[in-house]
Amino acid sequence: MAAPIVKVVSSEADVSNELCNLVISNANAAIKERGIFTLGVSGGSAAKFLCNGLPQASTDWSKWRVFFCDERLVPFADPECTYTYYKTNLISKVPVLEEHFFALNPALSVDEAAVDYEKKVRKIFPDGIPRFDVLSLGMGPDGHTCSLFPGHQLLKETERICAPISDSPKPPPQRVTLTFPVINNAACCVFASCGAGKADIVQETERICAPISDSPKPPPQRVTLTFPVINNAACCVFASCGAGKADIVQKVLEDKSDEPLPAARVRPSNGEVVWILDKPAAGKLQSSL
Ligand SMILES: O=C(O)[C@H](O)[C@@H](O)[C@H](O)[C@H](O)COP(=O)(O)O
Repeated sequence: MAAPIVKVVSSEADVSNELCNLVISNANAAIKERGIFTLGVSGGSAAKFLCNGLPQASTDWSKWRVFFCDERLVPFADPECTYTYYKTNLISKVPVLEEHFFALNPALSVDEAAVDYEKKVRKIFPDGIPRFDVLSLGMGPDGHTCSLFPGHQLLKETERICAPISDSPKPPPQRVTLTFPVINNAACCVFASCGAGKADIVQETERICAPISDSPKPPPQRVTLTFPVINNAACCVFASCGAGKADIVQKVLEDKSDEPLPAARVRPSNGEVVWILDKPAAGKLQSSL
């Protein structure tokens, strides 16, 4: 896999413009070459960027087929519904057919919704592992991407292309997510991250203290020592009690494999990974271009 491409830009507006320009140029190249463009979109700030910038695109929207890299299993009327965010802020503004944005069926259970969503993906990718032209990914301050969270069993999924999760540490708890076999078969995975709160996770090597502003464990705003400091200590001592900790203690003590963060596992075998960062999120990272 080629080394990640890192683009460091000055502002959040620049991150948004760079992300949209990449999506549009990949879309028009795919449409010219194969007559179709397949895109996976995420929630969070990536949704804001794409909905701000894509309505101005010069493209054949009839050739776009858009899926969700992950989606929350909530009613369409719920403000947490990523599909509804895109429907209000993008689909309603461009000449794309609503049925070409493939939504979850919120009336199903999370397990049924994952099976149903996989059938929708199969309408566009009938055989083999789906290969999306672009997956627009976000990264949480804990290093999660899609709804693939650090230490979660789903990181090891190798068969399913869509999987349910019902214990997401980032609310809401029930979601459906693409899995790594699909993510790592994409032609282009692009992360767009802003804000100092991401710098530590993006770099994860340089800083000794880092801010976090949306901790999945309340309260949201914290400052933390980072692993370069923790792993340089003469002695680290954990004190944990209760059966509820047994599984995770065993997992931590017995699992010696090097467990890269979910976002660090995005390594398409035949594709590129692009990181578009504003300066606060990049920390000391430089553009690789
Ligand atoms: O629906 C979701 O929750 C998102 O898909 C999620 O994976 C998001 O991309 C990250 O949490 C980063 O979100 P921010 O970019 O807003 O921090």
